[in-house]
Amino acid sequence: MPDDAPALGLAARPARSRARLSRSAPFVVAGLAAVALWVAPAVLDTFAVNVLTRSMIYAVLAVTVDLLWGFAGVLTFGQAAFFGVGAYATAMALTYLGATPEWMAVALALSVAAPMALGLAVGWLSFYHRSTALYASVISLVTPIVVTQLIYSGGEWTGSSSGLVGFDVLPLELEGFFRLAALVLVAVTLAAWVFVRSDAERALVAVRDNDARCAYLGLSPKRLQIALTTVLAGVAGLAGFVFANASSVVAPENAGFLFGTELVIWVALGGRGTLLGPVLGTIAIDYLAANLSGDLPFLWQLLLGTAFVAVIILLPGGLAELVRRVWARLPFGRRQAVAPRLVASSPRPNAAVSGAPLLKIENLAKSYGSLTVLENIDIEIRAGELVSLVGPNGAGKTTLMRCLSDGTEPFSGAVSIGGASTAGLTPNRIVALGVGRKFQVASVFESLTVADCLLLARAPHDRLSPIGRAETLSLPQAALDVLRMTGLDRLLAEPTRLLSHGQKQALELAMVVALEPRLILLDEPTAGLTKAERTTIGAVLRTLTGDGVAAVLVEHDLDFVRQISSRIVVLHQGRLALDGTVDEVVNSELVRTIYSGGAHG
Ligand SMILES: Nc1ncnc2c1ncn2[C@@H]1O[C@H](COP(=O)(O)OP(=O)(O)OP(=O)(O)O)[C@@H](O)[C@H]1O
Repeated sequence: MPDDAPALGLAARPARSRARLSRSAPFVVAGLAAVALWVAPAVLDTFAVNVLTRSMIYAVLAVTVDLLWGFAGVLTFGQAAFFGVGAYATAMALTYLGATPEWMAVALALSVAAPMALGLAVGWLSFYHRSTALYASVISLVTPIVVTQLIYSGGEWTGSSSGLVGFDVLPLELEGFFRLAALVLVAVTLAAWVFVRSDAERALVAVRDNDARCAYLGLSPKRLQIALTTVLAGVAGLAGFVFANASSVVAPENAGFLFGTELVIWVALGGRGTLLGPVLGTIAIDYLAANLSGDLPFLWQLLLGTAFVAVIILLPGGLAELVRRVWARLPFGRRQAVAPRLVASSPRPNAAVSGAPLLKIENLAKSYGSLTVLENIDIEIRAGELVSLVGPNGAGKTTLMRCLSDGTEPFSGAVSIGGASTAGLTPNRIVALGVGRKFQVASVFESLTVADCLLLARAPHDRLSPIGRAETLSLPQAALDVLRMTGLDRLLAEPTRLLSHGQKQALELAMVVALEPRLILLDEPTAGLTKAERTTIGAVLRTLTGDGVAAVLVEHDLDFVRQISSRIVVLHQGRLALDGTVDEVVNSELVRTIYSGGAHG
């Protein structure tokens, strides 16, 4: 249980009550929108009701595209395919089974389940194998093409190029379908709005920024991305269900690549990453299109294309960016970022320290093609030891750290942590064994704040809420010490991209310490730091090892190594040249020769 004292965060009471007020904003806006849309059919003409019903269904799709592209950073053209599958599942069920309440329920279930199954397959293909965001976008391009071809090949089952028409639908009037579309849009947008303001959403942004770092914090980027793709495919399918009922017609174009591209354009024009921008943008553009495209079919496309190019160049954040800029100039529009209050987490009981080594490396060898980088490496490290790994440039130190923290890295020999083999384990599963790794180049999430980065580092211990933001951030005492000693505790609400090099290094160290690892791997943690910062890091490492944590430190600063190490391992040309106490290594003739460039393997 977190201890409520000492509270180190900013005591920003007015800002906090404003934050609480802003938390209720989505519900107030959704309530007002629902009431306005409920009464709207009474004042709109039939044409407007008809068109806006379709526009609102498309806006649901825009929300899903925005979550994937604007927040998770995956540009997708595939939402049209999931929408089409949902619409076709509904149309086929209603055509061939009938529209009784029971079959309607079956149609609804199919319209969500079928796109989710396809979404799971697409997500797996896109993200499972260390693929890039570009690869995912290409698959999202191919999906609507494949789905459309399947519809064309479906013969009379799918109606081929004519689609399916005239099936029985929900017993609603035009106004009823308008209200149903409005209800789904308000519910989906509200759920998305609550999610994007939650702690769990920070994980999506972190994956977008730096998925490798996420894996080393124990998160599974690919699982997150596959889950998001699957859920949003289901939401697109639900929109397809409403569309099929409201229009009583489905056609291959509804699942097509062109429609998928239009969705992306609408989201870009509305302002990706803003949620309300894409919703309002989609409704406005689709409504305008319905009004203008009949009279000006070619000119309309030209206008839309020109607007797209102009917005991309002049307003990369879309029309929502314009609104945001104006809003920010208003006195009440300036938002003060609020950081959670820091509290000390209660110390976790240390696993009984046995005499057995915590880290055991046996006969490890690693090659890149014909280049042998590591050979015959045998090292054992016990709890509480701080072992420095030194050696000239290119000796293989970073490669060894990589082999220790990623069991999928191809190498021969064996590595075990706490008796468990790491063979085949992905970095996030090695984190679960109690390993924390700090990279050579400070690796933090540039779109997030200091507090967000620390929050993600606590994800293996404290679940990230998908519906809200935590008001407190509980960290182990050692992580609090790093923050306090480096002044980061006063910069919790600061975006990390504004931090200095030394502050980023300290933040990454605090993140690794926040994982509460048993074994900590540090690659040049003092590179580019001032003397005072180096002293701080040395003090933190001494405290950690005093508490029974084992540490492996790659370091070029030999004075620093001498001061804090309990043992030094010297690597030279991929081989273990010496493994001894500080005195043994410092006084070794061999080490002097290696560093003067005189020893050759
Ligand atoms: N991905 C790679 N492909 C091919 N060779 C690589 C790769 N990564 C590292 N190497 C080579 O492996 C050798 C060891 O590199 P490594 O980065 O592990 O050394 P290091 O001791 O950490 O060096 P430094 O102190 O400069 O960081 C070098 O010769 C390097 O060129």
